[in-house]
Amino acid sequence: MNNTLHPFVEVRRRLHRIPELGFAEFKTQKFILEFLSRLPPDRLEVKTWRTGVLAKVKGTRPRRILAWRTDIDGLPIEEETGLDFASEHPGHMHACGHDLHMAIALGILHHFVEHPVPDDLLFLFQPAEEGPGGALPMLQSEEFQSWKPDQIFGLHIGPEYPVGTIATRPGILFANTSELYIDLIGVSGHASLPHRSNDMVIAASQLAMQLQTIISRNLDPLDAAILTLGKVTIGTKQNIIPGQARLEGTIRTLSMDSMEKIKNRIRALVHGIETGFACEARIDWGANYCQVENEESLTREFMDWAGREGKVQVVECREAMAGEDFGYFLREIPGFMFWLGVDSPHGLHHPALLPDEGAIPAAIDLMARYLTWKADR
Ligand SMILES: CC(=O)N[C@@H](CCC[C@H](N)C(=O)O)C(=O)O
Repeated sequence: MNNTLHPFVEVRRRLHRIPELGFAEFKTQKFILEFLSRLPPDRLEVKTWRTGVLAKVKGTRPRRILAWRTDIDGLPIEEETGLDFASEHPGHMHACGHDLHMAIALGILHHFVEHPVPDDLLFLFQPAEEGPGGALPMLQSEEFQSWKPDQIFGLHIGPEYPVGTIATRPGILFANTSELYIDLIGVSGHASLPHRSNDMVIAASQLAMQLQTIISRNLDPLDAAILTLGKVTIGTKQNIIPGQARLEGTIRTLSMDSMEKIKNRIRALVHGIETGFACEARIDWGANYCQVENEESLTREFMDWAGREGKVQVVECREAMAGEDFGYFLREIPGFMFWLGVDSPHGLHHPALLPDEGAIPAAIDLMARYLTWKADR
């Protein structure tokens, strides 16, 4: 039996051990730079931007630049996979597949350093996809603008699809997102003196319930949207009336218009809580990502090409309500993103996410063939 690991599965495992949060990807950046420094330098130009990396594989007759983007950050999740290459950073995990994304990007890059094509190929190792969002500032950076690509592509692992499947669609693939942070400030006091306090448990509970009426009562039912409160923080002890509450959540929509409608309703409801409970309220929208809008003709062309090649199963999927700051690149540069089947029993952001690593060589092979075909046309 051959126990040798595929080299980019090995790369994935090494990256899996060192997940880091957005804009703190110092070890990850060092790993990528060390990998690149071992490649023949004549075809490669490398720049860093904050904790990210931009690497250009020079083409043989460059007419244009084609870009491949990977995100590089991990999540604040305590890993529960039990893998022997599990995270060495307590409380942090690559639970959204960015370790696979990076290994695949390095594998594609490695292929083209050895087999250059006419076009220049730009590889973007983008920090902070999970927050606060690295795509927009990277896009606006001088480092990126001086190598601004003509077309851009990327993938995201899809736990629910089998290995050997890719899924995408022309048009919207990922939703618009906005984070949501609401602080309510009342007056704390002794549990026995409610009349001398201003209890934010009651105000926050009312607000949490009212917020859930926005999607069900104010939006067109055919216009998909989500408002999730993932964290509510109130109080310190059972016999103290808390004077502060914080509600944290996220909003997802398939149009900018419904995002604006939801935000306006949140403003109105929060204002109502302020008046009704005589408290102070502050809203912070945090990081906002625009929808991932796949360019119609390039996406169709890719799906048709992949279908004709016959090495993968191509699925035309529905939109996802997840967010991806890759949308900022696609707002300016034509391209697409697709889901790569990794057949995990647990989904994205789950502490036991277990992607099938067979997807790594399959994706490298797919994109090496696609970009070779593309760069020659
Ligand atoms: C693919 C994925 O899971 N993406 C994240 C990124 C969105 C983060 C954003 N800052 C937010 O929480 O609103 C997701 O949660 O969809």
